[in-house]
Amino acid sequence: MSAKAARIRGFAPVEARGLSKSVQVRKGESIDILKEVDFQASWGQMTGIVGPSGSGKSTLLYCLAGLEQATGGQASVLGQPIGSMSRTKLARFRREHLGFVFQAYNLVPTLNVEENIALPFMLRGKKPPHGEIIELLERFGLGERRKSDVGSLSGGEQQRVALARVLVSKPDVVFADEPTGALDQTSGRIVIDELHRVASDPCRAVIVVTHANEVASRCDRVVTMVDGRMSEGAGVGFVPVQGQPLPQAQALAAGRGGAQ
Ligand SMILES: Nc1ncnc2c1ncn2[C@@H]1O[C@H](COP(=O)(O)OP(=O)(O)OP(=O)(O)O)[C@@H](O)[C@H]1O
Repeated sequence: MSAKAARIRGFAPVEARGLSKSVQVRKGESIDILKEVDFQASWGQMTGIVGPSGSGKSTLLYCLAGLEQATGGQASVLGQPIGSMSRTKLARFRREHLGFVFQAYNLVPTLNVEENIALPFMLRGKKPPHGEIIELLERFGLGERRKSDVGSLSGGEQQRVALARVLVSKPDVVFADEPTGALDQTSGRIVIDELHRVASDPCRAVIVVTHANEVASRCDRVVTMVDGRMSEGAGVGFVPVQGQPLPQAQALAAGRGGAQ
């Protein structure tokens, strides 16, 4: 089902009900990383997931994107139960609908910038959309670096290439795990502007895990994880990012409007 059809039929882009994940750390001993998390993203919005280190943000994101298996509850993307798809169906579904921006850039060091971005198409035996790749690179301030080895780029430039590689496939839902974690201000702004641009499409959605106030403040809605749970009043309470509440969250808590 296309994103447009899913939207028309009333499905959320991403939804989780009672999502839990336990891992066995020693024989007879397991820890609960996610504890019955309910979550819903909205079409045309960038949803931020914030919270203290170790609270389960990345694990939640990975389970929502079908990169990790939850051990309880259910996650669905475009109305499809992502946790119970066969490996083949999941791989196809992710390829057709989802994009994931990892903290580590995961670029192929032996390929240049343009080749890295074209790689997903090459692997599928499809012709890469050269015009779009060049347009993306220009917008990302990398027009001059098209033919450069990715190893010669700064971390910020590499993250922009990684984002371009995700976006060139036009995924319906983009998941991003700390996409500005180690970036300089310029790269961070480009990355966030681009994610924002994706989320401004009413048939797409972005979910971003972040510690950065600058990122959280650009989100349409922010939810908070604390100790494996979605904290009380998620999205309307104070957000413990570097101890500072977000203006948007304060406004919502005070009933002064804002995106829900
Ligand atoms: N496979 C695993 N085995 C054991 N513990 C794990 C596993 N995966 C995650 N954890 C633990 O679960 C907790 C949540 O991890 P997660 O990476 O989701 O947190 P986070 O909120 O994203 O943290 P950070 O902000 O530091 O990236 C952490 O204490 C982590 O060590």
